[in-house]
Amino acid sequence: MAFSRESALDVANVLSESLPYIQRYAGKTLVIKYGGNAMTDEKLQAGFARDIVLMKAIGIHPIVVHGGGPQIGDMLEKLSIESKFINGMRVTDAATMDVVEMVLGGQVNKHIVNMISQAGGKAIGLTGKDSHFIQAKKLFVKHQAEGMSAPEPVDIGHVGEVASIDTNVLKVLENSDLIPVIAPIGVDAEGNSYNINADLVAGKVAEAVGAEKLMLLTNISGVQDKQGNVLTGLTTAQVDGLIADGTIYGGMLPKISCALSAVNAGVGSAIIIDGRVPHAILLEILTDKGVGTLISNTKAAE
Ligand SMILES: Nc1ncnc2c1ncn2[C@@H]1O[C@H](COP(=O)(O)OP(=O)(O)O)[C@@H](O)[C@H]1O
Ligand SMILES: CC(=O)N[C@@H](CCC(=O)OP(=O)(O)O)C(=O)O
Repeated sequence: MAFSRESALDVANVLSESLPYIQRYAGKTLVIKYGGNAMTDEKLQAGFARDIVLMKAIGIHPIVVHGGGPQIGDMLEKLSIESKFINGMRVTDAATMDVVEMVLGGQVNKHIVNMISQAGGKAIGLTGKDSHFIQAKKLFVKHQAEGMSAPEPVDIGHVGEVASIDTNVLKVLENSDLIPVIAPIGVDAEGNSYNINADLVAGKVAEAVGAEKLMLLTNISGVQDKQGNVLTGLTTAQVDGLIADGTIYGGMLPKISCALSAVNAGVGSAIIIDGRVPHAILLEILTDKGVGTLISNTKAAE
């Protein structure tokens, strides 16, 4: 790209101003959750891949965890299998699990790996089955159906939560020029596959590697109040209230709960940002113009 002398100077100024931010994050691990709803636009995907490559080039260690809910939904529809969610979790029978594994581990994961390669980086795609690094256990969601006096645990099939993360493989990659791209599929000791919400995997990966920051890219400008205003900062107590009165529901529930759990377990900060904004990641880490909802460590704040 050819710049005029003035605009070249602007570029140089911007780069110079980002120095303190680069120094702050160089050598640190950042976990980026790339939501299925934020990755539907080709141009944005290319920008995302480029931002990840840039992070690695300036000495940050990015770990990408991706979703793919809409992509799974599309494939299920093609196969005439019904999609059903309870508390933001997909009800996953054996046939749905096969589709989840195919779409997340095959299609979506390799697409992101390919985009990063196109941007000049070296990505390596993993599911939790690789080196069995995401150990999962069955998740029962608490749900209050009509007529029930209190929420009860519901069996939603092959849906898991993270039991443990083996960080060995991630450490090997951190010390190389490879960027891990993780599909949220877990496995138990018997080799059974589990469909895990990608936010939950991102949060647990961030906790396990002691990440400096957890960034959750989604398809909305942040957590909003009932009037649609973005809540720029939230603590546990505020979140409890917003869930109780129904302001936070559906797909935002696992996002909020993994962000809270991560910061309370020592992750430096967790932020929910709008993945529809071009270069959302760079705006957040290399400028003071990042916007979204910052989830703070309430233990430290109290
Ligand atoms: N209080 C809230 N503020 C913003 N979004 C919310 C809120 N409560 C629920 N949501 C829903 O959560 C969605 C984000 O979750 P989801 O669709 O699962 O995203 P992703 O695919 O990025 O994981 C938003 O698009 C919105 O519909
Ligand atoms: C149990 C469960 O709900 N798993 C998710 C996994 C993908 C995901 O989390 O994708 P997004 O981040 O794009 O929503 C699902 O089947 O849709």
